[in-house]
Amino acid sequence: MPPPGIFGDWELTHTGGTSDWFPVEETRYYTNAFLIQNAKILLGYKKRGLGIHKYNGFGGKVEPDESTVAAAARELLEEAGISAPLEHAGTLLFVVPGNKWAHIDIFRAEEYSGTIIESDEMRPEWFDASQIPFDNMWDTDRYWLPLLLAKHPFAGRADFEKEGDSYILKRWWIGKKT
Ligand SMILES: Nc1[nH]c(=O)nc2c1ncn2[C@H]1C[C@H](O)[C@@H](COP(=O)(O)OP(=O)(O)OP(=O)(O)O)O1
Repeated sequence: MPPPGIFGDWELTHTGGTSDWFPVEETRYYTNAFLIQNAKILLGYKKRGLGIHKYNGFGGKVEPDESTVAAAARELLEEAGISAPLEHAGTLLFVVPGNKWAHIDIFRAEEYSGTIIESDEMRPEWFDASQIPFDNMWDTDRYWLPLLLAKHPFAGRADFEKEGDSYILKRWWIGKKT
């Protein structure tokens, strides 16, 4: 059974951890976008804020009155300087006790227009799809990024606890569309 906050029919692919799922909080919406081309994936090295020094897709908060896909396109342009025909790939619930739940809609694209640039927030870098730097990414990305690469819709939840400046993964659940 999927954890609280994940709705619909999903087939479990990965789960683990021992703590209870953390309690319900208000939800805030975010986006995350990945570009895939010629068996390579474009990631950004985050230069500031939450997730600093990790590689990630490009994204951020959905503004009031903005659609999720419009937010994803805006963030991709702001953080990497490019536009792309984004397709929804999956959703991830990122939970830290005491914070709003982050509901992240994750997008993918295989083409783009414009020139990739470094922004104040992100330093873009292409990686071979077989050499994704999972050890330097959020801990559950290793479970769902292969589904994103395979174009298989997915949903997941990752509960972390903040210890000092680190986020420690406590419990996770990832499923793919049945
Ligand atoms: N790939 C990922 N895997 C994961 O497990 N959690 C992620 C994630 N990318 C982002 N998160 C979490 C961390 C954070 O709580 C939330 C939003 O992170 P972002 O880096 O997108 O947001 P920002 O705070 O930088 O937003 P903006 O200031 O609007 O750019 O989602």
